[in-house]
Amino acid sequence: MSDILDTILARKREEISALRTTTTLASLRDQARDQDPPRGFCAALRRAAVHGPAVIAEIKRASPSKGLIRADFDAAWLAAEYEQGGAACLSVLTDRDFFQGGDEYLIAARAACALPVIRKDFLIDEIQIVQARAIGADCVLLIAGAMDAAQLRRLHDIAREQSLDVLVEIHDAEELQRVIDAQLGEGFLLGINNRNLRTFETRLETTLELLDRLPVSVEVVTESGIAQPADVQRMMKSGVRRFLVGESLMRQPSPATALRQLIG
Ligand SMILES: O=P(O)(O)OC[C@@H](O)[C@@H](O)c1c[nH]c2ccccc12
Repeated sequence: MSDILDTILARKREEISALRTTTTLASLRDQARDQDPPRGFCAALRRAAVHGPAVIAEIKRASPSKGLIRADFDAAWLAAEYEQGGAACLSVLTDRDFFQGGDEYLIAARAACALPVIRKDFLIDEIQIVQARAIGADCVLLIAGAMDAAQLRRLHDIAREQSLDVLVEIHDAEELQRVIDAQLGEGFLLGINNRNLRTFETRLETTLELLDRLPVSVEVVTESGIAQPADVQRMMKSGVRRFLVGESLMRQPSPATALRQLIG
């Protein structure tokens, strides 16, 4: 059965073929080398988590499950708002066809603030990882559900070679096992997506139920469906201090005010 994740991944394979006709891996490597060094995504989250909830605030214009989320969309302005509101890091959707994002938004957002930025996209090929660094990303997302353990390990290692931090995303125990099998060592962030990318069902219990099964040292980010201070408090009580939040901030006139209220 084909679902949205399969549809997106099929489109990504087309995008990757198209990318290879317009540029080369060698040229992207050169561009990556010319970038400012990464800003330290994991480190910024870790510093913020010492004092309270550490938030990766997401610049997300639209999504397959919600359609258009914010009509007045200015990535640079949103980045500055999130920084003022106390975000530790930014996430920028660069996928065009399903999230109405783009690389230009990542570039504009990063230029408008001092925060580290993750490229939020469906990355399944080396060329996309190198391209992420070439446009200035500090971190990349790797979705465990989109690949097997060997590929996860390969793409993780390529990202580390590019000095990128890595957020590995899972949403169930099977995907967690895949991450364990990939033997990524230390230093990656483990995102638990409360939204099932195949059905769109969103349950905060997804994070809480997987906590017991995690290796103790891992740095967990709870992702999706965080909308209220009570959601943040509930996670903090269970020891989860890192959050990825998009929609509930993007829908507010002032994302800065909304973020301050969310984290108290
Ligand atoms: O808008 P929300 O419910 O706060 O969720 C943000 C983020 O977790 C979500 O956008 C996300 C999590 N994993 C992804 C993978 C691809 C695209 C998007 C995502």
